[in-house]
Amino acid sequence: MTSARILLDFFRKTWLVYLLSLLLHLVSNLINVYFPKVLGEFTDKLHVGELTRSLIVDYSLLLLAIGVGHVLFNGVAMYLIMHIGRRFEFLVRGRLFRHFTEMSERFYSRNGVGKLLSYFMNDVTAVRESISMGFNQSANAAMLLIAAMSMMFISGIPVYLIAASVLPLLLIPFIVVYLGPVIRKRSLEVQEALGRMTDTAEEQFGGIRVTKKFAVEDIMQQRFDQTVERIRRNQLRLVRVSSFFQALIPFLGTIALITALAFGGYLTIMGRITLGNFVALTLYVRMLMTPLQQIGNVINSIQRSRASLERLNDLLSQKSDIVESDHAKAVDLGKAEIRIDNLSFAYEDTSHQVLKQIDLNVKPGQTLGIIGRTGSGKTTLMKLLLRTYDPPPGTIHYDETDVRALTLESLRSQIAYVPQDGFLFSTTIRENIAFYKRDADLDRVESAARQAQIYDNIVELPSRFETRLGERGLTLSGGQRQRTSLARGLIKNAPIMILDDSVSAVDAVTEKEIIDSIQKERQGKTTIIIAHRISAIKHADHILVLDDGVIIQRGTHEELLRQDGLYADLHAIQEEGSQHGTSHS
Ligand SMILES: Nc1ncnc2c1ncn2[C@@H]1O[C@H](COP(=O)(O)OP(=O)(O)OP(=O)(O)O)[C@@H](O)[C@H]1O
Repeated sequence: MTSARILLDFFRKTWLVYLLSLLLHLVSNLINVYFPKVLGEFTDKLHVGELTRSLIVDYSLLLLAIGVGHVLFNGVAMYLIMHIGRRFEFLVRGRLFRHFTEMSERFYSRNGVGKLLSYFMNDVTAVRESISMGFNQSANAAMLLIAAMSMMFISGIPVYLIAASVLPLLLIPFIVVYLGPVIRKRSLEVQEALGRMTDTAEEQFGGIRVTKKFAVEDIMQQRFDQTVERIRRNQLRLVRVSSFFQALIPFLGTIALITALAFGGYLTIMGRITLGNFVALTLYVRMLMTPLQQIGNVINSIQRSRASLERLNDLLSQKSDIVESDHAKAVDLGKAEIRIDNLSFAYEDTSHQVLKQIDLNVKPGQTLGIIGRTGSGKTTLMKLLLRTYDPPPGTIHYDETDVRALTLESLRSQIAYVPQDGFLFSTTIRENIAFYKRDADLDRVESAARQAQIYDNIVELPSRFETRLGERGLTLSGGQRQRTSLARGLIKNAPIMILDDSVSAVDAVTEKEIIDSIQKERQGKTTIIIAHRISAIKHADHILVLDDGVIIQRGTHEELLRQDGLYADLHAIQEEGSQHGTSHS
């Protein structure tokens, strides 16, 4: 979908409303341009002494009727378009959101939250202003121009006088063509700077607690000031050119008025036009000045919104790099063996291989433990199993099916992935746990909470499972958050479960209870546990030791202990630590 399509699709649905509004603008201005004509006739009557009291009343009532008619038609014409502009915002924001949900993790690691928010806020609003307020003002100005010119002809004002008075206004299109692209380019820079500011602000508010603990408010302030300063510089560059542009348009209006006064005044003295026509002419030119000034604003805002439309275009034309193949099929992962063959992987834009020649088989129902230094590639391996990133073709299979040939729905609905710092939403604990299945019974939620050893903590909260979490679950401690997120994974009861360092923030006793309950509950189902503590994985059927992307050891706990290697070293260190802990306590 391109940005042109956003508007095209929208206009295709709404063109009738636009047409109706245009007609109403025309009618409203046809009524409006009677005003100078009536005043001109009034002046002529006054001039030749034909004005009577009853005529004064008649003229006053006529002018009142013109005023009321103009306001009524103009009001409805504007309302229709403003209304439809809001609808545009609603539709495009919905479309953007849908698009965002389709994008892969790579997209989100490249685009900050602030930048994405600015699409929703600044860009959509900028386009909406053009197609609603912008349309109203330009339709009004164009219809007024047409109506006023026609009325001047009808009133008998000579064509050459009209042409001379309106001529300066004809320069406007040339100015627009010349300055428009400059304004658009500078607007784009402003929008991008605004996006960066939202990004920085989002990050800084998110990390405000860290900032405060480290007492580095000044450094953060400086960083933010730099971002804001960039916006100011870009905005000033825009303001310089757009102010010049906006001032130029009314200046041309003033030239037109001076021409009408000088040339029209001369022709009146010479008796070539009536005094009434002269008054009407100057009023018409005056009448055109405000809408023309508005056209200046509109053109500015159209240039700005074109920049926004380009940004939306770019965004919406980006496709997710994780695409389901046309022949993708659903596989029952409950019975599937996970097979990894000679898998090597490097993230885009880096030459460093995060995983090197990984070979692995996990039979259905087995528990696999993975341990390894931080940064050794454990999470990356899981991301590839979940196809958050695409592994090279032919390297990961579920039974005979390449992971890339599986439907994304079947893959992700059958794997419960519990990350280290599970994000909790600002809603109730119950909804956070039953995230996958919002209508799950309370019994199911409670049982998952028990398995994750978080039940006792939850029932102590004021509204138990209905307690609402503050922003990002801040009312829970790190360990409680982790266990709530674990309960969210457990309730899914998926054929494959991946615990990615999901019990790192709990004490050793609780960890043992969690692991025991997982072992019991997940009998016959495949479970992969990544941990830094051997105690969390020692019961696994098979254990891998990863180091710098390479499997350096594999086997059961007992087998690995018999080998001389990292596993035995880690075990010795951790045992020593726990004995120290026990002897101190
Ligand atoms: N999106 C990414 N783009 C580029 N490099 C990445 C990305 N994610 C991770 N890496 C790099 O890949 C390497 C492995 O990271 P990974 O998260 O898989 O390690 P890990 O073993 O899970 O570490 P930990 O135990 O600390 O969680 C690291 O060097 C990391 O910097």
